[in-house]
Amino acid sequence: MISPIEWRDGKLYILNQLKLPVEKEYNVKSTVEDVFYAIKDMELRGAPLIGIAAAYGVYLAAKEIDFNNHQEFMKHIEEKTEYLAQSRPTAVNLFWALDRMKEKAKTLENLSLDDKKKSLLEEAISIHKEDEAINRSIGENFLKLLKDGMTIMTHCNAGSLATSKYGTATSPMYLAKEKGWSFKVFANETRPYLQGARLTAYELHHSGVDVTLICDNMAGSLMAEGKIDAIITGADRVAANGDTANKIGTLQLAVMAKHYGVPFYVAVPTPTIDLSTPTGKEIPIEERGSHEVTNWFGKATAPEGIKVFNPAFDVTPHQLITAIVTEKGIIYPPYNMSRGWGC
Ligand SMILES: CSC[C@H](O)[C@@H](O)C(=O)COP(=O)(O)O
Repeated sequence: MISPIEWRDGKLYILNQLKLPVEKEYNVKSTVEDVFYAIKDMELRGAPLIGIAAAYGVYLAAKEIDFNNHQEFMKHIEEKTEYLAQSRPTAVNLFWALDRMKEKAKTLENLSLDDKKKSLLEEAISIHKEDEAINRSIGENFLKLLKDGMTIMTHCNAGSLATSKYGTATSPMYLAKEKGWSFKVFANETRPYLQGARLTAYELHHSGVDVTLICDNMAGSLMAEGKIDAIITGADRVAANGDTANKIGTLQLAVMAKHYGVPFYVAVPTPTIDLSTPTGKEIPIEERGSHEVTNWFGKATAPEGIKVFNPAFDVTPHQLITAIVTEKGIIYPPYNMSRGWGC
């Protein structure tokens, strides 16, 4: 499995996903600004990975401090967490990780400056490591819903490249392979940014999973022909009522899945559940630049000056979701996320 982020020899390495699948290049990020732009410009992406990177970003911000006045220390941390929070709006894992780092910083009042920095690094490393364990548990829980020989469709990249390891939606695929099961996977290319083609197809193929790439508009015909046993996607934010924001195009898959009787599952680490957002209507949806729709590899694919609408995510209403699988267990409708997360 390809690792998208590494803390090694005192440095933060990030895989430049903008260059995949052609080139595998890791860049060192040394400042909080480096991390901000890596998230904003999508050098790294995917809800859990954005949270992990942001946590290291807070440590890098603390590293700049050369005084030990706790009030001033907290002021700096708060400024930098607010700054990092502006990098992308939809994936709640970003805000979750920033809050966790801020809460940790508050507890460090009586430590030396060096120990404060060390503790924040340890907290970022814990967030990173916990994510791996969470994803593995999501996969284990998912295998209770799936059977050897199934054909699964997935959308966007909720794979190892969007997390620390295993991915969320792809975790059952990797775990099934470990068990000797054979799944066939259809990965949707995921216009306009092609995360499905550039990332999901790349990482599954690289790991020896039987993956077939399709364009997004081919998904319906596969479902109509009865060729899909289940759809599994990730999520960028789950509201308290179970409405789920994920990569644009997820909603139409869920609608088609309902029509054709295909189970539609969402793989979710609990930090992606946002009880402070009551329904999907309140989830902020990022709108990205028109060039993602009108150009590819520097070539125009649409007339110059055309009007473009480019929302990066859509919200699937909870009524269309068969089950939400977390590291704690499986949640079935009716969804009330404040009641528990599948324990
Ligand atoms: C791994 S959880 C779900 C994901 O965050 C994913 O499917 C997704 O929508 C990623 O969007 P991106 O815009 O590439 O950050």
